[in-house]
Amino acid sequence: MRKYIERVMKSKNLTAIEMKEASELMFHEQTDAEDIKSFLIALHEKGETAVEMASLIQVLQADLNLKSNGAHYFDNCGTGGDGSNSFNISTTASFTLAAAGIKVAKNGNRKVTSSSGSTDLLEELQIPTTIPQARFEDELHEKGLVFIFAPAIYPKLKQMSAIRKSIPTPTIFNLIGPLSNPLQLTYQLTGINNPALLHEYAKALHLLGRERAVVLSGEGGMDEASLHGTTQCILLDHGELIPFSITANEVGLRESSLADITGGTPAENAEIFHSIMDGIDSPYQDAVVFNAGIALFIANEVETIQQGVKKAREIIQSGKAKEMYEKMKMTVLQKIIETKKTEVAELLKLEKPMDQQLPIYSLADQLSNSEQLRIIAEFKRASPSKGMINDQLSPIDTALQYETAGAAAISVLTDRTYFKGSFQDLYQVATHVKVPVLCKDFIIDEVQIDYARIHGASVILLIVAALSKERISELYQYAKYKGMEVLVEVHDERELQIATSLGAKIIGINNRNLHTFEVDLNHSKTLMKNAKVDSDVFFISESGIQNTEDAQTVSDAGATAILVGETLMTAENIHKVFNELSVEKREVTYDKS
Ligand SMILES: O=P(O)(O)OC[C@@H](O)[C@@H](O)c1c[nH]c2ccccc12
Ligand SMILES: [Mg+2]
Repeated sequence: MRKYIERVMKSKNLTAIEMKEASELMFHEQTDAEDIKSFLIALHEKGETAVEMASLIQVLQADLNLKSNGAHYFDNCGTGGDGSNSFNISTTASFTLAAAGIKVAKNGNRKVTSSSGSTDLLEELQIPTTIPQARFEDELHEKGLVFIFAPAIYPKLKQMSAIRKSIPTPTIFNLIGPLSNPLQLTYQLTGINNPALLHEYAKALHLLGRERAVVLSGEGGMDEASLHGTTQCILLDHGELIPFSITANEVGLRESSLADITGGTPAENAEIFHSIMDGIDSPYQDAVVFNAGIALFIANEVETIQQGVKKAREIIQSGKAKEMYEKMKMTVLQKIIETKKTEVAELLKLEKPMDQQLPIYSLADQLSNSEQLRIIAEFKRASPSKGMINDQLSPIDTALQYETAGAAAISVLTDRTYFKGSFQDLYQVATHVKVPVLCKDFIIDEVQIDYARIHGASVILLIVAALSKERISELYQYAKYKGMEVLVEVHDERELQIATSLGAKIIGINNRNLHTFEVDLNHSKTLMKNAKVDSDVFFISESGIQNTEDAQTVSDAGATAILVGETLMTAENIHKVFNELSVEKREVTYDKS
């Protein structure tokens, strides 16, 4: 490290090989923190070069295995740190770009100098920010837009934070954020807070393989094109660097001051975001269309920035940018899972309650050799799709009625936030009936399975749509090991495949899509009819079953049982509903005779 410090202090620029070695030393735990500090300060005083910035990035990305798959990705992340406290211009612009068909991989971070960073705003807007890296390209393919939380990609950078905090001036690490996109980009728009570095920055983008890019610095070092004064730019076009400057008036926009585009808290910026998406004319919208216009020009969607500005405005006014936002918003299932993660973290902190060894009853036994469609009756006070269903019923009384009516099992919703249930409900039911009780929850961790068992569950639910393939298999094995059975819930062909590859014997086909809440019995019917499963697999048709006709439909398609919640929770007479839904299994009796 010493030799590089000395070299840099003599104002010598480092070669790529030297900077790579220096970077590796910086990340090496045995390197003295004081040396790293001196190096970073000297590098900054000398002025960071393109080669130095790009080499540091290459070291950080050494294990990412970056390669182009032919798709053209775009990023419009800036350096931040410009002290302008503008609202989230580039984050808002990214929806407009994606709506234009550009594949936007937007890199971002939490607030550092502003009051709301890109990630803070996205959370407020209920857009997922924790998508795993392995999914980035699929997301871009499916939705056209993905948000990347940079610190999650580079654990090495965390080591640097203490050292960086001890240095009063910015360092190379304050510059490289926008260079650190973990995908191989074709296009990039990036704003930097230091106009003196425009040239080096554009060169760094070239070294990192960008085909076309604009690096700009707005009036006063703003990291976006500014509506007041002049914005300095460099266009990188296939290796060529073309400097130019631009003003709002030149692209057909009126001037506005910095005060007109100031942001605030994440909630305040979300309000600004919505007003832009709703097409309300304002300096906020101008700032977005200015920057989006430049981006459209970079990606060859238009021939001039003026045209880009016009097109960006149209995309917003037509509601297409807003549609893109709606598409990106978390589905109900994703939201529930996010809440579950915090609940599980809480559960893990608690001392586990005593295991009372409540008996286990087999659901598979219940389902064997029945001439009639069986019913798994559910205790469900509320749901995200229906709101409050019935909060007047006692879990014990209801469960006892379900049992005497002939339920094959009783399902108890234990999720509190969205379904108003609890483990206490589960325990009360399990200690009063002699049929299997299903813990109905969004299980993502072993600890929930422990709690389900302690509170008397014989069966747990695992939802394929909510889990990775690896995780579902681990949780499945864990429940088995605890002596419980598992109802594996699927919604489509792909999920069914995962369930069968687990060796699941009880498969729930949910008629309700947990992402959209749509209920479709026909969809399930086709899925069951075409399924290739072992003869000892039981299908349970779940959700939306209201009458004899529904029951007969799914029975004919191959269901052994139905899982019924709302219809029972709102029934005047539970026995009557049981009679209506316990239809004969026509096909099965037919085949056997
Ligand atoms: O009330 P319904 O439409 O009869 O649905 C019952 C049950 O299928 C539904 O509650 C359900 C099926 N899968 C789930 C997963 C989690 C929570 C709830 C569910
Ligand atoms: Mg920005």
